[in-house]
Amino acid sequence: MASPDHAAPPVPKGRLQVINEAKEFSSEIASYMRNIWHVSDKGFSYNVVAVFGSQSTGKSTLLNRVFGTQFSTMDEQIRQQTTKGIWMSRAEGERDLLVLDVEGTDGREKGEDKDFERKSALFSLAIAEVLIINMWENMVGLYSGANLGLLRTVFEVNLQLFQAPGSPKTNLLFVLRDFTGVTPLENLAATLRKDLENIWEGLSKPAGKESATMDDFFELQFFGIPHKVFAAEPFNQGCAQLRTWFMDPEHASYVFRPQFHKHIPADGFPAYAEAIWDKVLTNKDLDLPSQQELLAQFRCDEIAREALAGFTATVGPLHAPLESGQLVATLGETMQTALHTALTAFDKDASRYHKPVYTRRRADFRDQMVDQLHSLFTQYVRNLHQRTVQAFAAALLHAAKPPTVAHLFADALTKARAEAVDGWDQAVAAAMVDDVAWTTTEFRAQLETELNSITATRRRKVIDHLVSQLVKTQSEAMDQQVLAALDAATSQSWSLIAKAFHHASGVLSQQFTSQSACLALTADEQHAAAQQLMATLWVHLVTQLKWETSEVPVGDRLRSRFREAFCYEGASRTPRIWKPSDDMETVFAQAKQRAEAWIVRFRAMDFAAGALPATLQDAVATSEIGADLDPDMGVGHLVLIDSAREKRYLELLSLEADAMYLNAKRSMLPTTREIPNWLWLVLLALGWNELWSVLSNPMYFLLLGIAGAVTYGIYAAGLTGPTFRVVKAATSEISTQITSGLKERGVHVDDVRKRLAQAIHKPDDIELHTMRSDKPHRAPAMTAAAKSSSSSRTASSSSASTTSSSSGFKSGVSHIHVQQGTATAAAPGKAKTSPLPTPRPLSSGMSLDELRAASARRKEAAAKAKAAAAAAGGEAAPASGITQRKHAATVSRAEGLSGTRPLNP
Ligand SMILES: Nc1nc2c(ncn2[C@@H]2O[C@H](COP(=O)(O)OP(=O)(O)OP(=O)(O)O)[C@@H](O)[C@H]2O)c(=O)[nH]1
Repeated sequence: MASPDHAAPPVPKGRLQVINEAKEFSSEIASYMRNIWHVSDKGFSYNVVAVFGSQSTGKSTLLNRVFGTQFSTMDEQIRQQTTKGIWMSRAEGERDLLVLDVEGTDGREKGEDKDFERKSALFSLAIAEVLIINMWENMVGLYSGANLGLLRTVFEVNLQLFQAPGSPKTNLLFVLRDFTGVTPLENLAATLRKDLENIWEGLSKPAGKESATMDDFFELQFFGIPHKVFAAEPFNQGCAQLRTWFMDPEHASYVFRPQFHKHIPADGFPAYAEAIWDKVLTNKDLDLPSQQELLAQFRCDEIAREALAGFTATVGPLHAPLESGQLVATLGETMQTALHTALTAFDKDASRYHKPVYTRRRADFRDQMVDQLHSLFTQYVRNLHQRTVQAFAAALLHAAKPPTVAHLFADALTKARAEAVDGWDQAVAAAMVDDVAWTTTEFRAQLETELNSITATRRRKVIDHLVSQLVKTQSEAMDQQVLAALDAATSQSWSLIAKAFHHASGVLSQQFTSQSACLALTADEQHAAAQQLMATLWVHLVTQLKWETSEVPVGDRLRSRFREAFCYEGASRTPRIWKPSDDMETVFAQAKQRAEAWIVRFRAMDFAAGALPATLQDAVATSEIGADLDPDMGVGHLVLIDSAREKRYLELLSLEADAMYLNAKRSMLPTTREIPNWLWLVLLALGWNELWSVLSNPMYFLLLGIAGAVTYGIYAAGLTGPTFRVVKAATSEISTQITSGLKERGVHVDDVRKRLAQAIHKPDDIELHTMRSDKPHRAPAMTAAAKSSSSSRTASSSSASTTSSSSGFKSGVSHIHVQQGTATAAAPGKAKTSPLPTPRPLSSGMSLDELRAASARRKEAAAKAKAAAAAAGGEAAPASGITQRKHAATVSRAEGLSGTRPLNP
């Protein structure tokens, strides 16, 4: 039981038991180095010295005197082992010097247990630059007393485990205690050197180190120091002198020369020392460089983790805005700064470790950070891609909006493309980090692909618009030729229509090529546009034909064709005046047949084989407009008038033709009713005396002959009209003179007329009077009827829903009703519903001169129409204003062909 007087003193703060009696390594060494000895941040600017020697040979005393440490020293009275395990402390003074006080060898307490001696000696030899071998002077020459046997073992294991080519040497400093000076130090040193060399020679060297000498691994220094008690002052002086060997780098015997440094950074020393001790304990076959690599790996990992924390703190906040689709303007600069800062911090601490490990770990650390940055960069490029594509699409959408012009779209496309690509390149370059190999080729290719896709879509719309506009504005010539062919209705009509389509297709193709040159179309786009152009033109033609074969235009045409044959003389084109001797039934049948022939010719397409372009079928089948095409619009023998409609058309034609026939018949009735044959007999009977007196009287007979001759002369000279007008003028003048004469005599004209009317009460005169008084009303009615006819097709084309109810045929029936009413009583109001003026019968009150004047005007119009038709290559068009009105209606309808108006009227 320990006496209180002999209780162990408290451990001074400045020393630490690194390895205890149980051979356990202290976990506090790092803390001592950092907080007490303040050595951790000194890098390579520190040194390590250890002491080795027999127990109670004054090792601790020497260390305390030389380095100012506070290691425990033996109590003089007890005389037992004081140092157990291995202790460490920092030397006093400015130099960062770590001092290891190692348990003494040959201790009585340990007996024959040499294990700890060898391990502690091996440990000291591995980590210290200078190993002090403490021994009495009188031990020199004594193998056992000088612990040379122990040194032999230590050298052997050290050579086997830790020494490799290039390893730092260890300085063995022999301190000879109680040095008297009787034997010169040099002699003692020579004896020790010789003993050590003998030991070295006797070592069993590992493979590859057979020829190695002791000087390859050790250097030897010797120092003698007098007796501590008997030569106290020289002892103190010796300690001070020895201190200069450790503290003064300029001293000739300075012990910490560079070749002894272990190249272990101060902050890695605890881990290094622990690893060495662990290897010593387990006696593993490791060498010092491998240990350095392990240490470097360990420390570099620690340093990298610290640097990475700072790096993450800088770049971490960039994730949120980038993932939300934002473009961080300072991304490149921020990433560059974060990477540089982290690498600088890593280099500062890690570059002192094993170079290959440091270099390799630095590369790994940089790759780790660059990978994080690349993730941010990739997100940034995605956001940039999206923004760029959106801006490009918006710019093109505006430029491609109809009405647009191809060259303006081309200019906008060039500008938007340059802005998109250049802006993308600049933004990507700004987000790059120096010395990284991030490739953007794939991103750039994706951008190009998407821009091309958008360009193709927008350009297609521009092409569609250009095609539509060209067909709308440039197909007028074809429209007129088609109308002329329909009006002519000859065997060449379908050939003329095909020819007109051919020609228009060629012209439009040339115009499209010219106007689309600025769009730089690809071969595929050009082919598709050509198909679209032809298909659109075909749809335009089919739509026109369908309209022209619908009820209203067909009604007009049939009525016109019938009227021309029935109401007008064949070659002269003058209005026909029916006489009782005329064969009205035959003319009626021929006129009706002529009208019906039109339906037969145009009830279905009848293009000859090869008449249409060879590519038309394919164009309609493959083009975009063809895909949406009504099946009826296909190329082939398309039925324009089906059997049901044909039947209805013919019925309506019959109705109207019959009405015209009755009207014509009615126009002949007054002629036959004015002078019946029996009246001639009555007149002959009643006037026989007068006739006989004239015939028997030469003078009368002569006068009668002269009057007949004059009448015949007037008739033969065609002066009937002027003669009538002269007579009429003369009559009018006489009437005026009589009226004025009566007025002068105070007689009112109306009274005279009333009396005359009462006196001469004849129905025909009353009817004549009524019709004449109706003339001022009928003329406007005819004008209105003409206007109504002129506009009827336009109105019908703009209001397809009313077509059936206000068809041309029904209008014609209404007109017939007016004609009938006109024959008996004036009905100007109803006359406004007639689509076209029809010739009025003589009984309607129109004079022969007026009819001839109207005939002259119609002839003139017919001549013009014929000339136009002849110019179009067909038969003369009908001599009326119908063609012009049809054209107006068709133009109006053609404007609706671009899509806003149903194709099937
Ligand atoms: N003769 C002589 N005795 C000394 C000298 N220096 C110290 N001593 C004495 O030797 C004894 C042991 O001293 P320590 O310093 O404890 O020796 P040690 O080698 O550290 O002992 P352990 O640590 O136990 O191995 C003490 O009584 C000292 O007074 C010296 O130079 N000469």
